[in-house]
Amino acid sequence: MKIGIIGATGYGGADLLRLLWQHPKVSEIITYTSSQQDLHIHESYPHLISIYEQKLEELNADKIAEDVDVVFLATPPGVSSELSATLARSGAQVIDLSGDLRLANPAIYEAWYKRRSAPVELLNKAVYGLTELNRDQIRQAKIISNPGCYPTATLLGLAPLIKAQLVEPESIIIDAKSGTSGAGRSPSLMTHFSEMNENFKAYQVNTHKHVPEIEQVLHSWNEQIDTVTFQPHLVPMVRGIMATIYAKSTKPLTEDYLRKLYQTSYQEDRFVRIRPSGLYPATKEVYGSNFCDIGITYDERTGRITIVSVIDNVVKGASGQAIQNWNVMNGWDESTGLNVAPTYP
Ligand SMILES: NC(=O)C1=CN([C@@H]2O[C@H](COP(=O)(O)OP(=O)(O)OC[C@H]3O[C@@H](n4cnc5c(N)ncnc54)[C@H](OP(=O)(O)O)[C@@H]3O)[C@@H](O)[C@H]2O)C=CC1
Ligand SMILES: CC(=O)N[C@@H](CCC(=O)OP(=O)(O)O)C(=O)O
Repeated sequence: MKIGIIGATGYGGADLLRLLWQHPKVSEIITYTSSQQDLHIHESYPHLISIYEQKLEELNADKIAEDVDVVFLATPPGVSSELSATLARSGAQVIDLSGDLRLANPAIYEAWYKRRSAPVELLNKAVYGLTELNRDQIRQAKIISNPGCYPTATLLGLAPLIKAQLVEPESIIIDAKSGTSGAGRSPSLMTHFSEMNENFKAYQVNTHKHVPEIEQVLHSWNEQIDTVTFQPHLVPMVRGIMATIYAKSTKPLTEDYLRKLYQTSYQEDRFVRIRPSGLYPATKEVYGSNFCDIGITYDERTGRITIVSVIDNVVKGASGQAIQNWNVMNGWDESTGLNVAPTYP
């Protein structure tokens, strides 16, 4: 298939290029830019020399739609709400890595993103691509809205518990930490080396745009869940997200029961790995890979469950899950092109 990547010069786009290099269904990749038409992709990313050396192409949605079979959008908010309808009209598959098409209710999008929502008709066509939980819909989809990085770690960490109605609906607290690549390639005060190195900070307290995304999905699994507390932090590393999740159980449990629930829930899922008792995953253990690793325990003293869920934000949180969804859309083995072991140390 011919692939188009819009936003190829960003971190999500670069990681799509890395992973698609060894995807057997790819015949050609066209990389588009909105601002760097004079550049070749390897001039922006020297690590791609001799792998990809094509010129960046001008962004023109009508033309892109004619030229490729699938378009990945790894672009800032506002871009895919403008382009996706035109792209999809042509018959191309569309996979959006941004948050533009994730929230079903335009008013909620506008309240949290502080910008205009995509039209409702487009939102209705987009399928939420949390692959492990939504395969049947993804198989039928033409437009995928790829989940956010924090929601991916959080929702995979919570799904078995919520579906089994094992947590008090008002009790969920998600304490999450991310590396700086989550903020994209453009430098900012927040990710500036001197600001971030040897530092650890909370940001967007109670206002992060992933709050409504997490709540929307949890509510669809259990109507009693309306709100969660979600708090992101920035830590001085490049890749990785850890979501440590706390919730009060609805009844006394054992850790053994919980572990069996998770193992059974994810037994068919190549990319979710459950840690044995007493072991909790670290971000380095999924670095560069499409895995989501989960550790779980139960505190009999407090009646609380603790879940530790880690992903590589750029892979399972963006490019890897996007390719996983593309595989499912086309009926290919879900792990095609994604059998990359974590880089360690
Ligand atoms: N980084 C991460 O870990 C994750 C990111 N995401 C989401 O994926 C998307 C991409 O993220 P990321 O790669 O980190 O971001 P970057 O900032 O690194 O890259 C975004 C790219 O979008 C392109 N772009 C900017 N403005 C426009 C425009 N108006 N029209 C078309 N293209 C434009 C730019 O390329 P050019 O100027 O060449 O056009 C740029 O290279 C974002 O929505 C982000 O929130 C989701 C999950 C995880
Ligand atoms: C460290 C850092 O800044 N992380 C980003 C994660 C963004 C992301 O994944 O955003 P989308 O929902 O647009 O896909 C943030 O908190 O905004």
